[in-house]
Amino acid sequence: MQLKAGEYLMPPLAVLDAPANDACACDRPTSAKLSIDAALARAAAWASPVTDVDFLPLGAAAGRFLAHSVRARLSSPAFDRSAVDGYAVRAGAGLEAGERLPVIGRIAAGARGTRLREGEVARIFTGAPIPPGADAVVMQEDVRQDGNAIVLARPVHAGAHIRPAGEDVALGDRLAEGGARVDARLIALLAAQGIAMVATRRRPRVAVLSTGDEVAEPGAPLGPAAIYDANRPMLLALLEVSGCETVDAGIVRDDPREQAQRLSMLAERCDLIVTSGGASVGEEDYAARAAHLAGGDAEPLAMALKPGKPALVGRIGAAAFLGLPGNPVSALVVFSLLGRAMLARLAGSTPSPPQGLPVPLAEPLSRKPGRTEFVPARLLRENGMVRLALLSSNSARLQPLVDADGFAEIPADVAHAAPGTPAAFHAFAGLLG
Ligand SMILES: Nc1nc2c(c(=O)[nH]1)N[C@H]1C(S)=C(S)[C@@H](COP(=O)(O)OP(=O)(O)OC[C@H]3O[C@@H](n4cnc5c(N)ncnc54)[C@H](O)[C@@H]3O)O[C@H]1N2
Ligand code: MOO
Repeated sequence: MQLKAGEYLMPPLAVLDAPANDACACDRPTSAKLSIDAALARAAAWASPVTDVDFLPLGAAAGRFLAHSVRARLSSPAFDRSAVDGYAVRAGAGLEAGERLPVIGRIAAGARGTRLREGEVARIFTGAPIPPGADAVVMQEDVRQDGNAIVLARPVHAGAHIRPAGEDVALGDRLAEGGARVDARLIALLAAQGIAMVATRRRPRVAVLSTGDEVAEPGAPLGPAAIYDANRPMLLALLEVSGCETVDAGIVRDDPREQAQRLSMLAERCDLIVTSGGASVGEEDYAARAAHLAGGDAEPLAMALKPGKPALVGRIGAAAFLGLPGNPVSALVVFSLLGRAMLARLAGSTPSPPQGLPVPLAEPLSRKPGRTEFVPARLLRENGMVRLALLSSNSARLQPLVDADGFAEIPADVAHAAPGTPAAFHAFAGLLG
């Protein structure tokens, strides 16, 4: 497929139905190149929602997921209030510029005013309740002081500068669904309702295990032909910010029995086990065998994805299992897709593919089609325009990831795209974390 400027590179918006949690070996897909949406659904099917509930003070609930939907117990605001510093007036059918109106009272935020009669006004401050008899507020910038009265500089209409009771939420409104992530916005909304404690799901307990004879612990001496473990620290950090309780399961050698033993132990106390390495087809790739030896299931997913073609999803005992490819960028991409889908399911919400935002490409694109590709990309800001520059990268290189602002997602069927073609951009940094 050849795209021109103005044509879209965005994948269609898709929400995956929460798959029935009855995945078994008999309904495994056999296709060698699975679509990303199909792979997400397969992955999610192996995970079960965490049902334990922690009842927490609101401040301790950040990063958790709501156990149930929450309804408004108050209309908010609970009373009509002023949006500005000024004067509460009775506008009725409207007041003309030049009208002179006596000031009969003063209402600060937290105080209550007395009833206004026709032609009277009260000094009022932002957030203070509108007194009975008033139906508008005039900004202080729109009046002239004249002794103990004001003179209107502009006409005034009923309703001006009033935040009416219930304009944010009405009593009984649904504030958030069960499974919603508790972030700063939701904390503010719940706090504004006077809610001090909230029912959240227990944080999913997720173990991260690195595999490979060549993989060494950062800080330890590095032998010949060895590499330091980059995947486990990366995944532990990702899981922490995703609201999980993490279990650092260390590094295990390329020995299927040793790996199986470690997996069995972890399965007893975790909701999800994430391994990296050994997910591919070589005879030194043991992740699937180890999962089977541990009495579990490991379904290989050959995805139409670059990087991150090989991955395993399954279950060991009561724990869901995700076997990531060893190359760090592949591990990151596969975790961002399949791992995220599994975490969504553990949190009791419906998994959906990550949604990128369209940003025009800075340069022409030419590549071999066939796999959806996630390419580290930088946002360039020039002449008030934002463009996306794709960085030279491969599945083993970490520096381009750190130099990038996010991933550009190139759909599987695209071979060429002209500069200016919008591509789906997935930012690494979210405003609210
Ligand atoms: N004949 C084929 N070979 C490979 C294929 C294929 O389809 N046919 N796929 C390639 C792709 S794509 C990937 S991705 C890798 C995936 O391999 P594995 O998941 O089996 O992972 P390993 O072989 O164990 O490791 C790959 C690479 O990553 C390094 N690694 C491993 N663990 C870590 C870690 N914790 N931190 C940093 N780096 C790590 C490892 O040393 C290897 O260099 O397979 C291709 N081969
Ligand atoms: O897909 Mo591999 O994950 O290309 O390096």
